[in-house]
Amino acid sequence: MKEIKEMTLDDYQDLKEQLNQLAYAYYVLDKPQAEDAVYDQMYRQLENLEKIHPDWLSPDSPTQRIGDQVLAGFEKVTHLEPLYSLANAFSEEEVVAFIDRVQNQVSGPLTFMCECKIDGLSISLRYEDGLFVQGATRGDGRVGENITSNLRTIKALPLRLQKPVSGEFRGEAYMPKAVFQKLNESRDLAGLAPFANPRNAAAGGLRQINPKEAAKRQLNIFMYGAVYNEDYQIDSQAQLFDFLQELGLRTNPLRRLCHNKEEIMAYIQEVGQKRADLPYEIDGVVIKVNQVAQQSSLGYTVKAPRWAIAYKFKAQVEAT
Ligand SMILES: NC(=O)c1cc2c(N)ncc(C(N)=O)c2s1
Repeated sequence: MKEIKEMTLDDYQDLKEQLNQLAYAYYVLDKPQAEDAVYDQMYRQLENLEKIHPDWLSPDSPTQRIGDQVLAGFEKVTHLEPLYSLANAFSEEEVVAFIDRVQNQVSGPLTFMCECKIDGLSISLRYEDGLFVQGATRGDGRVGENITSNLRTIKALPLRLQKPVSGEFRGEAYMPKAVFQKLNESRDLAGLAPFANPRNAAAGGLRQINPKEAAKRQLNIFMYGAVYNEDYQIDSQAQLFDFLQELGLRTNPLRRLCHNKEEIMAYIQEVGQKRADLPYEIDGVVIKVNQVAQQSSLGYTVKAPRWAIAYKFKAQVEAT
């Protein structure tokens, strides 16, 4: 490794890229590629370089995740396209009714992408030429709040995509169960009331006006949607997940392409059994018509797609 003073702008870019790649492997793929001590040493080197050459600093540097600007409040943001909500099903019969209704309305073979319904907060991330430029809460579906500085603190959120793509991507921000556990223990020690559930703690985290406080909530994300544009050439929800992963966005692996009612019911049963042991809270399963052309032909009601439904699990009784 060169002496700091001899390092060039190219060396800086390489070091920054290496650190972003290590963070991607660790936080997005859950596959650490280097010891923490190695990462920390490289990170300190990047910080020193940025101190010597402040003009080299770029917004996708990992040192730029936690800003020191405390916001006065949150600006309103109008989403490129509304974030829809989901119709709910509370019984398997209602799921069957959804499948039958869809079956009667679309032509051609019908497959469904089944996904975990993460018990967090819907977010919308905007990237321009690959650079993360804005993140917002769902709000009323059309207008949300600008929480960019808080979302930047989420380590799994890429500050630059692996491809120079511009667009808006949707997902869920959530607090992992283990983080929730530790947070409530420390609140208890500090004589503070515990959070009722990880969703509330995550909501509080995203609404911090000081990003340093938001960072302490150690939130995570699962991405599952996008505002489509034809450049992406995506024909199905399955292909969307491939695309999101290609871009370096974190997706939930517990999803399954189902070809009929039996497979959908089997998925619901399996996820129901795994639920208590998942490292994140879920409150159901989202069943989506997989083909985008069929989604378009089914369209939307006033507030929800006709091509998807959320099957809700019974509220989980916390093991005391
Ligand atoms: N409100 C919505 O449209 C959604 C909400 C959620 C959620 N909380 N978790 C996962 C998904 C998903 N995999 O699509 C969706 S979609």
